[in-house]
Amino acid sequence: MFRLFCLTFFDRHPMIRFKDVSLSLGNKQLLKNFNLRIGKGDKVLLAAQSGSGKTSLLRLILGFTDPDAGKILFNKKALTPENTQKIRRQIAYLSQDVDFPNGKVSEVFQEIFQFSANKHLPYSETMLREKLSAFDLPESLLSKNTSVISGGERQRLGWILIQLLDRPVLLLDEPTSAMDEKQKQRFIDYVLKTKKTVVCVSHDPAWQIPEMKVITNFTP
Ligand SMILES: Nc1ncnc2c1ncn2[C@@H]1O[C@H](COP(=O)(O)OP(=O)(O)OP(=O)(O)O)[C@@H](O)[C@H]1O
Repeated sequence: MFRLFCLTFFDRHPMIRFKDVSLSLGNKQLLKNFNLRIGKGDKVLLAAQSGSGKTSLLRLILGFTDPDAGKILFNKKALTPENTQKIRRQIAYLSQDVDFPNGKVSEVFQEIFQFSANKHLPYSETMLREKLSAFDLPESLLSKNTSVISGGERQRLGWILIQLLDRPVLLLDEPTSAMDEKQKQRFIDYVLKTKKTVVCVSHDPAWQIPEMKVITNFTP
């Protein structure tokens, strides 16, 4: 009975919450008194039209952009300059162009797992090799520079990275745009199976499935 009460009580608090958020960029009002509650484990699809502010909404969650009005709360705490760093450590962000730092793939991955935020995670080149094979990527990719790999390879490498980082929240910006149908379906299946909280931006109808809470408009 007590447990039931706790679950019901805590379920009322979303993991990520937009509370009356307004945002303008340039001369364009993107969000106006926008409210959204994203619960732990929810799968949200941002499918509003191009230029409506989907990427900007992800950037608000990461604290890269500040709202003009309103608040963004993460586990009930409003985002502030003091806590954004800590909050970002709970988020894996796959940006639209999956911009890896410049360098050899093997070295870039090595470096990422030496950051203080990631040092505690198990990582080895053997693990990376196993992932490459599971994702139909050749081992020769390890010695290539990140600046010369193809868009599809880049997206799959990004997908490998977010799996290895194992963070509770995934923010995905057009994560499957350069994948073939088989890879795309595998990615969607992974998102549906994971217990993580996922906010995904995509125009692709393949993402418009009942398990996703679809948002097509940010202004009232
Ligand atoms: N720093 C900025 N300064 C001025 N305008 C900006 C800035 N960043 C984004 N914008 C504009 O804000 C609007 C929303 O951009 P955003 O990238 O969030 O849209 P989007 O919905 O993700 O678009 P798309 O689906 O085409 O990727 C666009 O018109 C964009 O040009």
